[in-house]
Amino acid sequence: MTANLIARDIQLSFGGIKVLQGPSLELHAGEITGLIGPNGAGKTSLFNCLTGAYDPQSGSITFGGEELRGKPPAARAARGIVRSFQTVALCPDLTVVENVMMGLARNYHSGWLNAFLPLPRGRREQAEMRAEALKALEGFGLAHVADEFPGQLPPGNQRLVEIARAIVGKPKVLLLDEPAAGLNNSETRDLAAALERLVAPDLVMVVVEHDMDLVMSLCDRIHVLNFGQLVASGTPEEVRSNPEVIRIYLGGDDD
Ligand SMILES: Nc1ncnc2c1ncn2[C@@H]1O[C@H](COP(=O)(O)OP(=O)(O)OP(=O)(O)O)[C@@H](O)[C@H]1O
Repeated sequence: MTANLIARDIQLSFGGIKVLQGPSLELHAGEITGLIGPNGAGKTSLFNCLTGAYDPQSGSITFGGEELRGKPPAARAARGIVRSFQTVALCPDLTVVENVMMGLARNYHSGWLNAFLPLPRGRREQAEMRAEALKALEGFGLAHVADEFPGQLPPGNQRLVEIARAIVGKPKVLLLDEPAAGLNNSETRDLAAALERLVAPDLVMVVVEHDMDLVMSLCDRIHVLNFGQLVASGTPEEVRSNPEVIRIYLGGDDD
């Protein structure tokens, strides 16, 4: 069964600052959706509302028809809503593969921590989790650095490891915040290919990204935010030729 993630009339303020002023958007399963807009437009804040890190003052957020507002971040994560962050956030004292294994926490009965305990079930689960994590790393051409520590990898590879951790648990909603930041051209191509392979009828994938070439080539549909408001939605071609978008964003200084 496919489930869409739908945000309606989201109002979010901090003190007197209106960060989100009523955007409504449908994020469809089976597609890659781009969320673009100038710096400070509210893209990350909208992600934070979807994951539960921020609680908007009003509006609704439903996933598969279920209202998520009022549900804490852990409850949303348990429903398969997963995100990556603008800045890489890997555990420096765990190996690359162990970092990716953390993304499997919700999939294993005895949990990620138990997998590291010297119990028969823990050992069995650890082997299974390691195999799954290695497969996810393989998707980014990184299986050969599985037993290194994040600090030993170039920044671009660290970011790909973080994305491998986000996808390894087979999320239902994958929110990627500037996944190509810091990647070189070849890493960006690997990333795009890996994301395209992930497209599935039951996965909502949303990418916040400033790399317009990547957004335009990767996404099926794009939403444009400016000053917390939705100013355009459509296919890459529609958005690219939208005069308002050209005025506020593509023709601006942000890229
Ligand atoms: N916790 C917070 N407290 C106060 N202001 C905040 C908070 N979180 C976000 N903001 C403000 O909300 C506005 C939107 O920020 P946000 O990070 O969502 O924009 P963005 O579109 O993701 O920008 P960028 O492309 O630069 O990452 C900014 O003015 C920011 O300072």
